[in-house]
Amino acid sequence: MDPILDVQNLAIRYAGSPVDAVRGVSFTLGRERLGIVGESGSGKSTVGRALLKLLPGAKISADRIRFEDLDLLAQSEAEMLKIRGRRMSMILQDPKFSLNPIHRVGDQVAETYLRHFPASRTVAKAKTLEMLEAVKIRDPERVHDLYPHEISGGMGQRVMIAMMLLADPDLVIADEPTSALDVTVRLQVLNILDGLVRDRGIGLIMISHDLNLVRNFCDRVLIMYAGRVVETLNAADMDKAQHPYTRGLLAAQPRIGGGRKPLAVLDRRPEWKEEAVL
Ligand SMILES: Nc1ncnc2c1ncn2[C@@H]1O[C@H](COP(=O)(O)OP(=O)(O)OP(=O)(O)O)[C@@H](O)[C@H]1O
Repeated sequence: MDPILDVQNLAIRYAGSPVDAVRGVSFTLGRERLGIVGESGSGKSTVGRALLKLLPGAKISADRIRFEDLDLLAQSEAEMLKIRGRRMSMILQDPKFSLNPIHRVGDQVAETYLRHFPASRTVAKAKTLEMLEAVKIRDPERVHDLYPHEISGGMGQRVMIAMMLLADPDLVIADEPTSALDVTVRLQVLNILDGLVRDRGIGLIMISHDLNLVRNFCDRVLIMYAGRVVETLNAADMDKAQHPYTRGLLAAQPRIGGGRKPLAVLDRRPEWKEEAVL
């Protein structure tokens, strides 16, 4: 089957910066869960945003960024407006910043639906309630009428997922979607995302600094360091990692029952910025 997304040799440079924040990034994505992991500043979010062309002023270049039948590099901003939220969506870390505080939660979800489909308000509301139920919100009618400050972080993240689901996208980019949530709620949200990949056959890119989370949740993992992909691994083969940076990340992960030895300190070498092991 053709991949949903095919990225070859992606480079991104922020306006006014003398160096590329990201370079030489290549990967494909099928109907699977792909993790992008790396420490703060490694370029994970920059890659995610570049795919949606949400980096005003930055220079994005690549040999290829193909999303289904589209050459994303060639799409104008007007075309991207039709693609974003409809065919590819992004879920961000904290729903508080994505939901408008002065509108009811349900109205905001319905508004997203109306932006993409010609429908009456009644149909949009019915769709909204259906989607709130699909993300396992128990009392959708009640939640529909709440304001963002009246819902918890976990509930907010489900609302964001419901909002994204309405348009039935093929690609979802989730940027640290659970890092603002506590452990139990995090698992519930991950389960919902997992169900979406399975039931709807979407491709999911999960951006995270948490290697343990990504290795347990994703099918494949790209490890980024200083703007480059240093290694790509099947999540199940993580222990076979070759690159010293990945091995260092693995050694620095705390483990339950792992004894009381101090955690390894992560080694970083300038030459890793130059090479890329794919
Ligand atoms: N708006 C911007 N203007 C200039 N440089 C930026 C901008 N945003 C990010 N950068 C730089 O690009 C590099 C990659 O940042 P990015 O936010 O993609 O990393 P990240 O791996 O997602 O980190 P984090 O986990 O902290 O979000 C960093 O060196 C950062 O300083």
